[in-house]
Amino acid sequence: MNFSDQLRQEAAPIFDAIMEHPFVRGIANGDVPKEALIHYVKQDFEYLTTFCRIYGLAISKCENREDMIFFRDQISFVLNDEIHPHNNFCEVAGVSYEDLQKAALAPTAHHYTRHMLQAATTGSLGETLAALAPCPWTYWEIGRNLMNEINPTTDHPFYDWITFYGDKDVSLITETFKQKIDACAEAAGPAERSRMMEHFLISTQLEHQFWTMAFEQEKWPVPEGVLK
Ligand SMILES: Cc1ncc(CN)c(N)n1
Repeated sequence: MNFSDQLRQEAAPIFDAIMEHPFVRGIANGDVPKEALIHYVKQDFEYLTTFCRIYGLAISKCENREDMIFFRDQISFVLNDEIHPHNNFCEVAGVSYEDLQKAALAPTAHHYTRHMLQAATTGSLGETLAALAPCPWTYWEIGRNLMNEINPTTDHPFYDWITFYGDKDVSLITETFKQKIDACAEAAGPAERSRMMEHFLISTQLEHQFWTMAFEQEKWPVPEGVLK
């Protein structure tokens, strides 16, 4: 079995729980509380900014130009394309995207970004890929499953979001992540493979927790100063 298949197998209960998450079910039903959409976009804007920085760290670990081009293209995808699903949430919530930028990271978003930064700062390219992969992988599965389940028409409030993540572009990004993870795992020893597994599982857990953070509008226990 490929290492990426082993990752998916170990993480299966977390993937299943993400599909059943009330925020994700709300996307399917076209009914997510406005406050949850706003909190999500505020946090995700900052999360994705950090994601681009981590792609920069990943580039510094690449040993060939093909890998560098992949990460460069992913930075462009985040900066130029992933604004569309954010805009969809903003339109449904009736707020301006610009007004939701520059928020302080809530505890879960802080934890998740620091987890990935730690993997990318101290680990190999394989460890970095394993920590980053649940980001495209879980969204691709949500998009694909919702396309199959409800096959939304243009009058569905989250048509743009679902069709964006259920599209072949996100499928291809996920497939490329898997191939690169498999190549790194083949060259890695057991200790590195074990770290890759741990990074992947923690990031998948934090994907689930990120939906909860937005749904419950998680804040710091004493939200003062720059942490408001
Ligand atoms: C937290 C999170 N995870 C994944 C994605 C999809 N790239 C996202 N926008 N935000």
